[in-house]
Amino acid sequence: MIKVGIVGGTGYTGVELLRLLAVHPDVQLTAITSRKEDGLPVADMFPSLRGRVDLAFSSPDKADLKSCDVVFFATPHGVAMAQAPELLAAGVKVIDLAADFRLKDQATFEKWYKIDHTAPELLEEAVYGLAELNRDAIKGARLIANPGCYPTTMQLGYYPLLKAGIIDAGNLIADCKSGVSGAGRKAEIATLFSESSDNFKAYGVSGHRHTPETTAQLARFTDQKVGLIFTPHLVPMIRGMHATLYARLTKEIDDAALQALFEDEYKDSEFVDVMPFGSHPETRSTRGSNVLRLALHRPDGGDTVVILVVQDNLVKGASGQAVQCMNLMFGLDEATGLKQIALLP
Ligand SMILES: NC(=O)C1=CN([C@@H]2O[C@H](COP(=O)(O)OP(=O)(O)OC[C@H]3O[C@@H](n4cnc5c(N)ncnc54)[C@H](OP(=O)(O)O)[C@@H]3O)[C@@H](O)[C@H]2O)C=CC1
Ligand SMILES: CC(=O)N[C@@H](CCC(=O)OP(=O)(O)O)C(=O)O
Repeated sequence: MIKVGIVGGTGYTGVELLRLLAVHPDVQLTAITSRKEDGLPVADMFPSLRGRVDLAFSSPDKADLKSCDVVFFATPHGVAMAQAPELLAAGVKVIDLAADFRLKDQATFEKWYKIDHTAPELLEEAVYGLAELNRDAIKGARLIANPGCYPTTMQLGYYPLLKAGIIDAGNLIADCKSGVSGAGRKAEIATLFSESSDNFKAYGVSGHRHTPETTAQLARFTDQKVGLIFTPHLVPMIRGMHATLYARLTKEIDDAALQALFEDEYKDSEFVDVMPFGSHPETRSTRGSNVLRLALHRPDGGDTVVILVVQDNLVKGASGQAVQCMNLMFGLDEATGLKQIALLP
């Protein structure tokens, strides 16, 4: 059994990790932290876990994280970087759901996250946890930087086109929408029911920290300079993310060949579903599941490809793909414990 610790068990990605790991056949939950709920049985806070998780939260300073095989950080940016060096030195693997190790360039991290990096020596070693594009490196990793939710949709949507060298990488446009749980469980005016329900708005249009994360990763797959306009929106639903990605073709290719490009690329990726050409994937087809679905369009047969991508921000966009990484790091089948079908309706 893999002994697992979770730092930040009371937040949305934390409780999603608990939902997945409580029924994972190879996992023993060992420590779950909360600064505010020290001593409270986890199932008292989350009755959904009654009979499944019998641990209590413990404060991060009391939790015995060093006896774990792997520790997930489901915490705000800046927490994992403070504790990862000590855990790694003790032989514990670390999977950070925040952005502490996603950007290789320290100055870029500090510019976007407005905090000093306290473990820059680990930036080079950290492996970006997008299994579909980084599977082999993840298998041998000690430290995983789990991708952001929006960057997951943008990378898996653009990757086959970039790799094939058939689009203008300098003019990518991504119009993305997230459910409110993407903002986390902390109290914020923008996520109040009376502010976010029956409402629709863009945010971060002049610059969002997921742009540098996405462009840095996409640049690995093309010789062109990557240029991305990314516009996130908040939509009045709890879970779910929808990305509408645009790219201009620079080479002749017919629809069947475009479709084949994606189907070939993801044929061994259980969690990427390439739908028939011209489909309209819905967020609810991914709710609670680790599957990301995408579909290709070519309006009026012109030279613009539109890629529609949907996922559950808390599963494939966060906790599900973190578990996918854990499976790979411990030599398990990548899909172990992650076969849930989306909840409908
Ligand atoms: N929500 C989403 O869809 C996605 C989130 N992420 C990333 O995952 C991380 C967690 O997000 P999310 O679950 O939404 O956040 P939440 O705000 O819902 O939860 C944060 C958790 O961290 C704990 N925490 C806060 N500060 C500290 C600290 N200084 N030390 C230890 N624990 C702390 C909190 O518990 P307590 O205060 O009780 O200690 C809480 O359990 C974030 O970095 C986020 O950017 C990534 C992709 C998608
Ligand atoms: C709806 C909403 O607010 N979403 C968050 C992104 C989700 C996320 O947590 O991403 P990171 O891990 O990179 O912080 C945002 O735009 O800031």
